[in-house]
Amino acid sequence: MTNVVDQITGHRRMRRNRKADWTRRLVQENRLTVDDLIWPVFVIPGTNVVEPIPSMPGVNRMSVDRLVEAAKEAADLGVPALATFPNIEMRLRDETGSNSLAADNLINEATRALKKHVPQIGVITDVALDPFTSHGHDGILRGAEIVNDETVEQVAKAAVVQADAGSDIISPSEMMDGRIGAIRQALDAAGHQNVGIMSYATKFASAFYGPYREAIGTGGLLKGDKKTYYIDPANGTEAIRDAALDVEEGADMLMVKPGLPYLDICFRMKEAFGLPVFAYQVSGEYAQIKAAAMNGWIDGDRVMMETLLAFKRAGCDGILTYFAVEVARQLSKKG
Ligand SMILES: NCc1[nH]cc(CCC(=O)O)c1CC(=O)O
Repeated sequence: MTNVVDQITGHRRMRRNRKADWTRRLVQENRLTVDDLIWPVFVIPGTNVVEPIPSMPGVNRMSVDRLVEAAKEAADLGVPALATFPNIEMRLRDETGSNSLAADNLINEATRALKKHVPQIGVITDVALDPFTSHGHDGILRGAEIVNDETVEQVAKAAVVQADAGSDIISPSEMMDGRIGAIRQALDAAGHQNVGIMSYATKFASAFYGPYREAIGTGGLLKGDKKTYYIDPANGTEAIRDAALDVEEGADMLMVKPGLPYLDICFRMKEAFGLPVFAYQVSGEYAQIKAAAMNGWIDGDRVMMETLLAFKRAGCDGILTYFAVEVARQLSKKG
């Protein structure tokens, strides 16, 4: 006599492998390690300044000296790299984002200090113009248009200035056409053959960036939206075509942004190109988890770990996450 479940399952039982902690550990397909983490950080002018960001509890803007200290801790925990974002003084912001080309601007100052004091941690810098423009757009605004080619020329120059300061990986997030090829050419012409490019290959026109804009002070400045250059959240195939151009133009690594709502894109990018793929768990994703956890509605630590593991399952090689140091601390405790 076989019971009814055996008749239905034909004696195949999925729960056998789930029966104990040790079986679950044996069959676990994906793991999150400290090597998967890139830590995005916000830099402000001054010394000994640490400013909390209200919509991102636990995340601070830091002056360069304090950033160096924080980077030391991250490096000691084994975090491979940082991605730096500057909150530029308002008086330095203008229509064309000209401060992006200054060798001694805040972002380059941070890179120099990091490379000098914490050389073991990778420094990834963005060349988008939004921290430097008076209108908060990622490119140069002429009339009502974010002009493509002029912006590309400028971000390619900014990439060289950032590489001169010691940046290890240039990460362009402004989604102009042709930027990856132009940046590669400019870097090579300046002798920076070893500086890599992590393309924000698929960056969507998302509502999840709100807290970031507060963090770098562009929230109140931005006129209109970024829909003429970021990808429509409705479009997956277009995103893959956009990434394909970046691959042809010489990107070394690809990024998907935001993260969790776009896991299908992560999966498709990994399948399509086989290049290293990173997801950016953006400010709004972080804020959601923190806010719900602070209300006692979810277990914040477990949700944090689950989201990061989901990126690995979707095929990502790593994740840019504001949780990086928190996660690294927890992973190191587990040994
Ligand atoms: N170049 C813009 C830029 N660089 C980083 C983020 C978002 C990061 C985040 O939300 O965590 C954005 C998006 C935007 O403001 O439109």
